[in-house]
Amino acid sequence: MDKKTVINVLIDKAKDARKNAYVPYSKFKVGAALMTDDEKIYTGCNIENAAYGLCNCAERTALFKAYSEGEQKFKALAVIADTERPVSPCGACRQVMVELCDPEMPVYLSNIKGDLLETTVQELLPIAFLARDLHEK
Ligand SMILES: O=c1ccn([C@H]2C[C@H](O)[C@@H](CO)O2)c(=O)[nH]1
Ligand SMILES: [Zn+2]
Repeated sequence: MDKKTVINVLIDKAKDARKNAYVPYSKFKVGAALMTDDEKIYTGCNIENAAYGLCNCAERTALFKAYSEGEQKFKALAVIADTERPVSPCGACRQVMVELCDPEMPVYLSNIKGDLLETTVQELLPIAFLARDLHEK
């Protein structure tokens, strides 16, 4: 699949997944779609909770779904919401991306009106705290 197709397919899937968002508190629906190296797609939406701190973002839902199914190699992630600028992932999701994805993996940020911002995991979280920092002196 060429890059343009990957982007279009992922944004379409993210848009579909966004419909499943459970957002009684923020009313802010987000969808995500993650493609594995062998081009399988895992989607996610945000799922909130009356205990607000338990809210899970769309990006982490997709990443955790995929990883829990045994996937470890990811090609790209797309995220969509009804925002003025392309939706920007929160810090928690950026840290999870750094842990589970290649630093160079493309992340496509979009919105319902069709804007697209192409970035990467390392651009989203430079100078990240990494597993190796736990051990290196
Ligand atoms: O990139 C983002 C930004 C926010 N949210 C969710 C978290 C919460 O449910 C709601 C408002 O912050 O949107 C996501 O899922 N992804
Ligand atoms: Zn998040």
